[in-house]
Amino acid sequence: MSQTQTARLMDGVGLARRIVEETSSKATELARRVGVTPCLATVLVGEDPASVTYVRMKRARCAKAGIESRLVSLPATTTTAELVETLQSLSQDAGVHGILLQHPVGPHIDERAAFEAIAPEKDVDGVTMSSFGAMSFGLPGFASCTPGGIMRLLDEYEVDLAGQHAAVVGRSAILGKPVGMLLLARNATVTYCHSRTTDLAAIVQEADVVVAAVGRPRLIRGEDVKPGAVVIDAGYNPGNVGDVDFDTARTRARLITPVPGGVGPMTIAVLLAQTVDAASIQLGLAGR
Ligand SMILES: Nc1nc2c(c(=O)[nH]1)N[C@@H](CN(C=O)c1ccc(C(=O)N[C@@H](CCC(=O)O)C(=O)O)cc1)CN2
Repeated sequence: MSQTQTARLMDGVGLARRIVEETSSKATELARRVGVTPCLATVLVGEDPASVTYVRMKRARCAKAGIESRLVSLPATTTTAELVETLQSLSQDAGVHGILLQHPVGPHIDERAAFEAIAPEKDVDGVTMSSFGAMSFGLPGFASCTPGGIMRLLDEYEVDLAGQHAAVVGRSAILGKPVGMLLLARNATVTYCHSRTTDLAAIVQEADVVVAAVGRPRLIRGEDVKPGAVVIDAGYNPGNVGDVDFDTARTRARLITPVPGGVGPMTIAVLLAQTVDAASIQLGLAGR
């Protein structure tokens, strides 16, 4: 590909819409067969404006897809013990099929302890160690939603990952680490980059696939994108700006996700799909 060609956009909105339509049909079928509406419980601690927006978006899309959504809003002063108790109680509630703890929680909370209080069969957000382990070994379980959405996008655009060098920029528990494991499972050669990586640009320049997942606006510059690379921007920053400098990166990449309209909508679509799958499994209508 010449260096001035414009990359094809990977349309997360269209693919997410199709996944949600499919999910909605499955939810309707479940209600028809056993009279149960799949239910997602969302736990929000505090009132971080971005988190409030994401939770609102998730609930609105649940409503459209025929999924019941239960919101548990807790004050910012909630302790780890109180949060763990809430998540354990939702885990034991037969009327709840999926549980989501909106990330991030306040710094005084042990987020890992909280995530581990979610029963693995209800971990539709794929945040527990059990889900991470199962996903890493290719065993049944729920993937972390954004990584799962990224893989669906790569499949949709027929990106063959075998033997490709993938640079994952970011190592968070819900995004960077799991997406690297999913790419590895597809036989990509994965390099994790992070705040201590000494020469990020040099690694990105060698990468056939770049996944930017660090939350630093426009960190990845077009000049560092290998001509013909696939660029996935999974960064969430204020003002709907991604981690990739889109305008310059698109002149070198073969495929690129826009922000907004790329990875974000896929995150919610995968969450909804996994909630309905969890309900089907818990009701004995599907295997894991
Ligand atoms: N428990 C979790 N917490 C967080 C996750 C997660 O997957 N699980 N991901 C992110 C934020 N997030 C969902 O929570 C999220 C962010 C953005 C979008 C999205 O669709 N963005 C749109 C633009 C939105 C707008 O117009 O305002 C887009 O990119 O097109 C969905 C989900 C952190 N926390």
